[in-house]
Amino acid sequence: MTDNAPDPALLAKAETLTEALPYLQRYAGATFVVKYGGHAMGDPELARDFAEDVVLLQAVGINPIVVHGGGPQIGAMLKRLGVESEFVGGLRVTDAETAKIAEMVLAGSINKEIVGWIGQAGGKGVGISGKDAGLVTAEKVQGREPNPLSGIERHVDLGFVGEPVAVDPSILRSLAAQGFIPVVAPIAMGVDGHTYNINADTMAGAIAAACGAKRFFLLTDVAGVLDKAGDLMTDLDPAGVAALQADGTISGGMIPKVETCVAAVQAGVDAAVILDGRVPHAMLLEIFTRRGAGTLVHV
Ligand SMILES: Nc1ncnc2c1ncn2[C@@H]1O[C@H](COP(=O)(O)OP(=O)(O)O)[C@@H](O)[C@H]1O
Ligand SMILES: CC(=O)N[C@@H](CCC(=O)OP(=O)(O)O)C(=O)O
Repeated sequence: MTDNAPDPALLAKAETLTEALPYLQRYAGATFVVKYGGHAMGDPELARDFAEDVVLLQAVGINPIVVHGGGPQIGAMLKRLGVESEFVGGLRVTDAETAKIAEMVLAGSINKEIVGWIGQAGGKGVGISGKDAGLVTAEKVQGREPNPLSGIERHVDLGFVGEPVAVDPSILRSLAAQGFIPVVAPIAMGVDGHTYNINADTMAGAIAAACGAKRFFLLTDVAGVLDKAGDLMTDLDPAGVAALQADGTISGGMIPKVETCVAAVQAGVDAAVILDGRVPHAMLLEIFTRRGAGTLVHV
């Protein structure tokens, strides 16, 4: 090596940046919605990586919007308070007391924790819930569960579980225009004036659609959608998703994920990706390199 030959490690860094160039050009000015799941939040190191990735997105001209979950954390608080809880079709049955606790955990501690991580990474996060500035208005979900004996769906009252029926993204646009990163908790006001607990995937998909997001990422604790043999499915369209739901390959928390991905891409989001949040910098690898991972849902 001559004296002026660059250090190979530095050269590799420069090559990484040039590899990212076409993606940087493609996404400048675009809105990306990132759903950060409660299971992906467990490890503080990974949480710091996640916050750095979000701040980096903003630094390269993308408008990131974070929508977070917190199912395991709500579960832990309910347990501490001695309140029973059950899930039907991936949704938590939510009575009035559970709705209060869910709001406290989601819009309180978790929301502010994420805002704190973003701050530590040098960004300006602003934590809100769907209630703020009328961002999301919800209606009660009509829960259904198939009866394994008859195969006939039975009606289940999920209580204060809502689905977004109107999204007013103006607060998100204002925050982004001022250089703030919105961090949204999945709680919303109902048209009936009650507080509704919304599955975070569903909330994120509705926001992605309303904002005309180019990309919608769901960070979770699995590699993506797995087939019956446990292998990763890298590519799915709405018909493929319907087939996996019909044959029972997709269950529990994966149900709202794939449903919200399909709704988002059908509403004009270019692509939705279910990603493994346990992999450091999973989102950056997906966006800026040719080594994307996870399950891509597209029309
Ligand atoms: N076909 C499938 N592929 C991958 N995960 C699945 C599938 N069917 C059900 N799941 C479950 O969905 C879970 C992810 O949903 P969830 O626990 O709600 O995560 P999060 O808290 O990130 O929203 C996985 O950990 C897995 O147990
Ligand atoms: C109605 C409903 O199920 N709401 C969810 C909201 C949090 C959530 O979705 O968190 P994850 O993304 O971590 O699963 C709940 O109460 O657990």
